Amino acid sequence: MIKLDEKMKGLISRMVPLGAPIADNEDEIDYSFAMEYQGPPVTYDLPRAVPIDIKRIPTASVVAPTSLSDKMLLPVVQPILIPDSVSKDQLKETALVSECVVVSPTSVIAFEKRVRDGNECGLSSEFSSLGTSRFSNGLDQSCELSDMVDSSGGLGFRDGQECSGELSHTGSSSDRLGTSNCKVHECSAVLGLSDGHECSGDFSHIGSSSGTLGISSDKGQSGEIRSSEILGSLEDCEENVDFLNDTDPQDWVSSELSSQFLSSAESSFKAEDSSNLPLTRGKKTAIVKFRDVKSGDIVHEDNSGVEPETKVKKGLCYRCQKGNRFTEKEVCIVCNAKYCSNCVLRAMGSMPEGRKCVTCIGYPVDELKRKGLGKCSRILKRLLSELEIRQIMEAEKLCEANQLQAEYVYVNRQQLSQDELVCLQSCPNPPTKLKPGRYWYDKVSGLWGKEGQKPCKIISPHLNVGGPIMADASNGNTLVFMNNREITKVELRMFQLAGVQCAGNPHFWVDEEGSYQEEGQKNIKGNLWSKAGMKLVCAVLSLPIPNKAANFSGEELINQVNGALPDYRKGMLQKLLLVGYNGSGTSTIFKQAKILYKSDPFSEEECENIKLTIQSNVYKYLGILLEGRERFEEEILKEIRSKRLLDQPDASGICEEGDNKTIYSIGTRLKSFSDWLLKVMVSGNLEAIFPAATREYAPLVEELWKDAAIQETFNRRSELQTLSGVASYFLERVVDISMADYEPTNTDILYAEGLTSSNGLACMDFSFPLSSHDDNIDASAQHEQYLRYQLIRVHTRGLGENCKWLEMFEDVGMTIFCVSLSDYDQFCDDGSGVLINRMDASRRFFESVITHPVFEEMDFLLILNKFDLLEDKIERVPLTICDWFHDFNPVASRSRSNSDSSISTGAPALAQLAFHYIAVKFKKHFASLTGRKLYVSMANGLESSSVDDALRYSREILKWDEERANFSASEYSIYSTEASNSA
Ligand SMILES: Nc1nc2c(ncn2[C@@H]2O[C@H](COP(=O)(O)OP(=O)(O)OP(=O)(O)O)[C@@H](O)[C@H]2O)c(=O)[nH]1
Ligand SMILES: [Ca+2]
Repeated sequence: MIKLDEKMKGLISRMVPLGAPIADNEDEIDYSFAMEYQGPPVTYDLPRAVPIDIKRIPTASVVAPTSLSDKMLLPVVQPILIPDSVSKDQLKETALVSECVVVSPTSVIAFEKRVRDGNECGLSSEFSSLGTSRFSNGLDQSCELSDMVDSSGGLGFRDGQECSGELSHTGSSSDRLGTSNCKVHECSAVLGLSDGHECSGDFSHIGSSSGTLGISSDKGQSGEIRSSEILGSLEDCEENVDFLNDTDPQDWVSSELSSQFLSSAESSFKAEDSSNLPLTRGKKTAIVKFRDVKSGDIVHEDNSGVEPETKVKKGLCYRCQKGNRFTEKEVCIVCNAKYCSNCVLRAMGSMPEGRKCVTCIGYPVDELKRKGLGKCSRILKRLLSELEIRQIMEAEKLCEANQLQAEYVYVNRQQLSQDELVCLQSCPNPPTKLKPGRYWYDKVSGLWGKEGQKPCKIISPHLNVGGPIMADASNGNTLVFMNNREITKVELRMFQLAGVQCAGNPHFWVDEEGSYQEEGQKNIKGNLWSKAGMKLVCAVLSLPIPNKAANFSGEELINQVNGALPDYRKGMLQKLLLVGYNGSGTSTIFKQAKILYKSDPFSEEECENIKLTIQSNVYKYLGILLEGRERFEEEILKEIRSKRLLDQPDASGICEEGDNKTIYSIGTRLKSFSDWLLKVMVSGNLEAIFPAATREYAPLVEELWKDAAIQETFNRRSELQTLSGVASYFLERVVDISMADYEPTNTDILYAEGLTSSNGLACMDFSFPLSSHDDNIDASAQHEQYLRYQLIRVHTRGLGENCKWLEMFEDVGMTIFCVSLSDYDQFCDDGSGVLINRMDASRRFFESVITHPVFEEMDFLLILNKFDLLEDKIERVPLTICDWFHDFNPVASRSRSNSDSSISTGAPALAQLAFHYIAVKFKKHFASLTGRKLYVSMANGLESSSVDDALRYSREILKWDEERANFSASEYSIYSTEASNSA
């Protein structure tokens, strides 16, 4: 047998009250330091080991060497370094210090604990696996757990060899005490073979007079012994079974030991305070839960504001003390301790409750981190397999210790009881992602929201939770009431957009179905949720609608996608707001997005409406042509007349035969059709008559289009101011389009004008499909295809004066602002009859959006659209025609960029230079007004790939943003919990 070393002696001396007296001359002990007790009978209960049934011990088989790939991560157990300042005496005192290792308590050997009652914990439980584990740190510290129980029934290490192995298993329990060294370890090595779940409980028993040995394990983890090699040692077990069998079941730990344990625990806390041992955790989370025997209450240090006790320098790994703030780190969801990728698995073990230091297992999560529960980080993705990640994330979300506690939830200003919380969470339609906080609940309609805020969900009605609703629950100031609550501005807006009469400060009663009536009136006025456009309005205003009504286009896809989504991604929706000055191309981009990202972009009903719109548009274009034809004809006739007056007989453009016939003349049949059409257009009834009349007039349309005079007019279309750019696209297909069986193609829809809804709102949910760029993506990147986005397009007129309705969009993640590059030489009415440059008008609108108070923190992506038109135009019309662009100097920039450019493919095109110039103009302007960075993307709204690129860019920005936020928030929160509260 191996000679006991200094450390072991230290251990033994601490164990005296339990085991046999130690021989007088300690030096003579060669082995077997725990001996049968032969002293006088003791008055207190002795701890007992309950026999185990050897047949029921499952053993882990030897891991086949081939299955251990090189990549597999084995936990490396590193000895704790002792600072030079620690003297040898101290060393003795703090025996074992150098061997204390911190490993997952669960990944190596797992026991299943069977707690019989509050005071006892037997060892009789099945050993899930038992054996020698070998840690791959080269030291080959072996551990034989069975050796820890001596035949005497006392405790001891029968075989003193490499006891560090045993200790390693207790890393959790000892670390829980917030110290990585000294005596606590000795005891806990023996006492606290604890697990992740009930550890605090075990300690509390130890604290109580009848102390119990807590050998426990991590539920459900026994099968998953990652990273350690288990060598079954059944024989070892058998050796020990005898004594286990003939030991009287008795408590294992005496009260004396308990008290000693406690006092050593205390002293070790003190030791930690003063000393600066390298492995001190640097956190107060040492939160030991001691159960107060009398009250049964859990007494523990408050971990709500966990702050590092020993301040770990910002950016350093809490374990190895290396790295800097840019080193990627994983954060403990309880205490905020951060570990680098080298240490995280050692510090967190097999993570039975998710990302917690092994010492934090069993403790409630830091509520600030609740929303991140179940969301895997990149660092873990790199270290663990997908299956492991899934299990860990699942546990992180679902394990009991991480669940919300009732006393933190208030509903209608009343603290919830556990029963109420259960009632709330188990109802058919519970609040999503309930967090600690104060909520209001309208039991009649089921509306649910945070105190002082608009509703965020409709949950099951009539639940018996919380108090009665307060009028000021949502802090509304509209004088309009709904079920005794004054509604918010956004809700009022919703009512207005849905056409509900809100004049005279009405008080509505709205039931769970959405039926509403005014107070004091008998009849039901209608149903809120079945009103046309309501779903869209609610989606856009981020107001809840009942689940069953939520099937507007897009929702199906979401559900579809949700089915394929990993749980933790469900329900996350990033909103993108798309705005721009009139005609900048926002609806084109919106349609493009629909076509790009939806398998079925337009419903049958939508297609029918689109068809009608296109058909009446085409008549409008025809009308404009006919108008132009008349004008051109008149011009020529005038010319002829004046030439005749001057007696010039062969004036051009006059056909030989007839007097008044020009190339712009049409026959009488077409003339009467033309007259009628123009009359209808002037009267403004075009929409009313068409496309009902389409079928009837289709043959005439064909005749008209083929007529030479019309074709002549069409050739001069650039002179027709009111004819839009896309008119020729449709006019060239006018014959097909005017047919009754015409079905618009996606391109038709894309080019079609006037498809926006009456309130100027459009909204779609989507996710970015994997693109061809994403060829070499790993599994984690594949998840991104399930991230959900919502694109909301609002027309400028939907924003009201001074963009007052922008505040409805406070929860969007990013605003995409669209500017037409071809606007620089165009003019428009500034609203008061004054003509202004359209680029200036666009810029003014841009200013009012970016400076809106609700967008203070908003990311902006500027899409400079219609690049194709800029290319067309810039050679003809100088950019400097727009005052704002007066200093555009393409020659200078061209030569400069040439000399800089490593690619000598010639000068960048003028349009390219203009784009860069305009982008910089906007960026500078943005920075001067907001102090932030503007992202810019170029686009051609009519080209799908270009819109795809721009929108994917917005996704990238959001992603960076999120990562940045995570990073800085976690860096920050170690030092200031308050600050992160308000963030
Ligand atoms: N050539 C070209 N035309 C575009 C581009 N983007 C949009 N258009 C056209 O420009 C016109 C205006 O685009 P819309 O998408 O309707 O613009 P909008 O922002 O919705 O305009 P409003 O509804 O007036 O606010 C349409 O005829 C589009 O077809 C583009 O990149 N290039
Ligand atoms: Ca942001």
